[in-house]
Amino acid sequence: MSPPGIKSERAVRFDGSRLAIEDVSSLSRREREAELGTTSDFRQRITRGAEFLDRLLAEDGNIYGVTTGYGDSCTVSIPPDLVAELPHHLYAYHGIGAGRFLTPEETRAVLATRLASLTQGVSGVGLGLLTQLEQLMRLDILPLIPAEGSVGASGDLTPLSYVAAVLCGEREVWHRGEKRPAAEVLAQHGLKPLKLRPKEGLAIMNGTSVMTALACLAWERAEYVSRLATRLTAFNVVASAGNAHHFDEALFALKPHVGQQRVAARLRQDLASERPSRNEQRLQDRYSLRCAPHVMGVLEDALPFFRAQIENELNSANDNPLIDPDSERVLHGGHFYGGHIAFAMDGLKNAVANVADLLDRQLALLVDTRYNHGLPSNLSGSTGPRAAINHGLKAVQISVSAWTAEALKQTMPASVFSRSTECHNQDKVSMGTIAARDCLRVLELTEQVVAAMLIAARQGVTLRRRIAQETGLSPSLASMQADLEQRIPLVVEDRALDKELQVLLGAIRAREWRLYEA
Ligand SMILES: N[C@@H](Cc1ccc(O)cc1)C(=O)O
Repeated sequence: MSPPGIKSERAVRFDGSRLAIEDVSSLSRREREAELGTTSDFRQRITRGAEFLDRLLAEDGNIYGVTTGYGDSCTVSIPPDLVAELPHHLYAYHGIGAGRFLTPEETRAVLATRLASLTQGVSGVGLGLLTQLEQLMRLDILPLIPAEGSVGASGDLTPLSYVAAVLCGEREVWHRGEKRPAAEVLAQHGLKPLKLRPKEGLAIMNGTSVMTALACLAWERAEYVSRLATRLTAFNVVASAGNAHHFDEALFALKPHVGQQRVAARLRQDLASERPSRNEQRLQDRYSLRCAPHVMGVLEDALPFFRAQIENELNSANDNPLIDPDSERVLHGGHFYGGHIAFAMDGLKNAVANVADLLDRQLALLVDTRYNHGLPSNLSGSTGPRAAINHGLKAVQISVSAWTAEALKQTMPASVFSRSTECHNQDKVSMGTIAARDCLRVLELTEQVVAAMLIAARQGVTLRRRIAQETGLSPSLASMQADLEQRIPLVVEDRALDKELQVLLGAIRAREWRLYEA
């Protein structure tokens, strides 16, 4: 069954109909293709907006960002003969991004997210601009977008200036694995550089599309981390001879958090075997096992809430001013303010980092003979005289501690660091793009923890079976253990595990294990 939101057709249609996170993420992986709405209703609506704007201009209307300077400079009137040049100035002076470049996946998600906003049909842009954006996506011409320099209200002005510039044949792109001048690549495909119409610079840049695109990708990764962490917890209960009864259905019926109940149900499914594990010496496990549903349940319960916020932003008109082609009104406001995404990303990174910490605590118990109920120190697979020189997963645990600490350190909320900027026009801002970047970094570190835990789980279960042959595995754990045994040779003699870790990370990102799907 496809996750909710996944449509079966290959094209993702941009015509103002509602999009899901999965539409953006599948476009980011080039599994599907972007298609601009083709109906005459849609096209006429777009054209009406642009024509209304033209008429207003001809009638000497005073429109922010069209006949005025930008932001706090809105008190500056633009002489009519310079109005046409104004949009090009907007992306020119915002060419001050820095830091890493967004990855190709992230960049595709940004293009999709911006197109989703502009095709709401209230930005006053022409069909030419929408078509050029669609072409960038179809031909995979990816603006090089520096990740840093957005305060996340006034939208993602600076990073989106790189999209605007490329549409106009300026700055640089990634195309077929090469970094090249945008002008050259547009020419190669017979695309003419855009000449922006009045307001089109603002329409491209004055919105939340970078943070929202990153949020879509982060949400999907977090959702998979949640499933994997649940599976790993089940493995760790078995490996450490823990108690399956902590996840009892009647017990969880008494605490009605739906996501938490879902985690407990998944653990019950994974731990259901003819010989459910029960530690006779220790009736209650330590919290990292016993309270695992209470930690992962926070993430599970938060995910649907965050999905709603992210998808509302994705399906919003988030620039300013908005041009309503039906009522023929110009609406001046602040929809470029990314407060919801900022909050979602600050919250998501917190919930995900807590899962990394949970797994780190589980590993700390597994490698330590004082807590692991009979397993060898550091989960070493080596026996006999050679056991003395082998160190098992000692360094794996140290790395997991480092990655967890770094993930936890990233959880400082970004949204509370608003600062007044741009001559106090932007005196309260969201910092949503910083929150989204933090969240992706937390996910990267947490996925490393998860990859290491896959090694530990495979090792721990094998070693438990050495000492307790009767250890029963449920069908789901048995088949995943068999899969992991294929991927990860048992660690007996010390060896470098970094390459294996990278392969596992690739498998995590490709969602190679189907977990708890109906
Ligand atoms: N987001 C601002 C516009 C703006 C654009 C560019 C800037 O450099 C500054 C502000 C507004 O709509 O009010």
